Amino acid sequence: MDWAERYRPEHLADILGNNAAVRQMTDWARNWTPDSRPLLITGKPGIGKTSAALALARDMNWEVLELNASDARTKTVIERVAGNSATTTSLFGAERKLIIIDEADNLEGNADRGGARAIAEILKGARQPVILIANDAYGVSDSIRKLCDPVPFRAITAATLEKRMREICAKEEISCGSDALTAIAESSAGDMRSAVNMLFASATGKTAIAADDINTSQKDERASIFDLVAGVYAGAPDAKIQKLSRECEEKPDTVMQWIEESAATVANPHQRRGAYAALSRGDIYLGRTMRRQYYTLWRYATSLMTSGVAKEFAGAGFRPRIMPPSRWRRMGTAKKQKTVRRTLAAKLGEGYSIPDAQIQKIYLDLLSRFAADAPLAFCERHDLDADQLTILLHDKTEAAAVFKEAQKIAKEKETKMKKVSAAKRAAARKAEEERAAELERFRRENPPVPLVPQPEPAAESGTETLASFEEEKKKAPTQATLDFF
Ligand SMILES: Nc1ncnc2c1ncn2[C@@H]1O[C@H](COP(=O)(O)OP(=O)(O)OP(=O)(O)O)[C@@H](O)[C@H]1O
Repeated sequence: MDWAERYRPEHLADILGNNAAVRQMTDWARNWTPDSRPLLITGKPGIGKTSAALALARDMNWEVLELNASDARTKTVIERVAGNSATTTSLFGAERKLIIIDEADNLEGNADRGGARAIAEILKGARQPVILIANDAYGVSDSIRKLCDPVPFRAITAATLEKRMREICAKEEISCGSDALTAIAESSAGDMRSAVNMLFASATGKTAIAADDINTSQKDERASIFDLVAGVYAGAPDAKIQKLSRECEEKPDTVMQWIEESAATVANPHQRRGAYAALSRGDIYLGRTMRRQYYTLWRYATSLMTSGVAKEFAGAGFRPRIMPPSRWRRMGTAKKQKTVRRTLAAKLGEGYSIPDAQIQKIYLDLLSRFAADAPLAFCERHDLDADQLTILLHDKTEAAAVFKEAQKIAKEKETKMKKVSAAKRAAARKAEEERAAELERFRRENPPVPLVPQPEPAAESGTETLASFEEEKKKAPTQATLDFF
């Protein structure tokens, strides 16, 4: 096991730095009710976001369900896994189940509006605590961000990094010079995972580490697209831009879309024109790369779109608003439209016993007219939602109003049914109580007849005594036997 994993903090008290954030998490967990808002933990990689969420669950004795937003992309999977878990009780008897959704900023990046929407729905209806984790708050869709309480995590100070590494060295019985630890702490830039990994790589096969042994190749250099775009618009020097661009894992066409998105926010028209000119030249090279399948050209495309744009901002850079490309949002909308049409066809197909494909190809116009004639009845009959109704009515506002009315009627019906069944239950309970009272009264008025024959009352027999009655009783079986024969 690598040291980063071996020395993952188990309890919140073991998380180094970020004291305010840790306190906020503890308070949230202690006072958690189903009405509490989810937490959105943000911060750069390797500073303890995931560890803090896991440690919190351990401290609270909560079960954990970890989801990776980018793995479980489809709406269905996210809804099935987190939706159910969010509302069901624990299998193993722990009081709560903490749902951790990692990479929450990756949903928009994957143009997965369905996923973002599904998560927003889960957050609204969640009956269990939820923590979302993201590197950049801006990457998280607005609908999700609005529902959460932000918990920003900051980079860890070099002194804290050094302290932690010293503890690890003591446990691993390795001696490590202060200069070596300082060198690691400095090149880790506040990233604890990176520092621990570097220490591990440097210490492998040794019992002592000096500054010369430091192996910085293990540094977790995951420069994000945010660093690159920020560097470009800050007008960073060529060498830095090239370095960020090499470290960034996005493909050149994706990088281009990100840079282009921020170009629109450049206030100075000369700089804006220059940025678009560089981007368009980069685009030409991207096109050539694809047409000729000659990937050497990629590097020219990348240089033009990054260093080319950065040149416009040299000495006059600014911090742009970095946003995911809007075309992803548009693609997401188109994808959503398709899904709505498909689900509409499925509902109508079922209602009219016609294959879904034929509904889409042939009958949609005709059914639109039916819907326009009696929108409310149509909506109720086929159990449509506002999006599906919009396709039939071609009017979003009207569709929303009809859907709202249908929901109101459905709710009234449900309330009425609940009242009726409550009344029925009460009547049944009352009848049962009356039956029980009747039975009790009957029992009281008709006590059970004793099995043993009773003596004649003394007043009536006059001369008979209890002794003579006992005598009779003893004889009785004999007589019965004799009678029998
Ligand atoms: N604050 C911290 N205190 C102690 N150890 C830490 C801390 N932050 C990170 N570490 C170490 O780094 C490792 C990775 O931390 P963690 O997975 O929590 O980072 P993260 O912020 O969630 O990163 P990412 O965004 O990449 O998922 C841990 O296993 C632990 O060894």
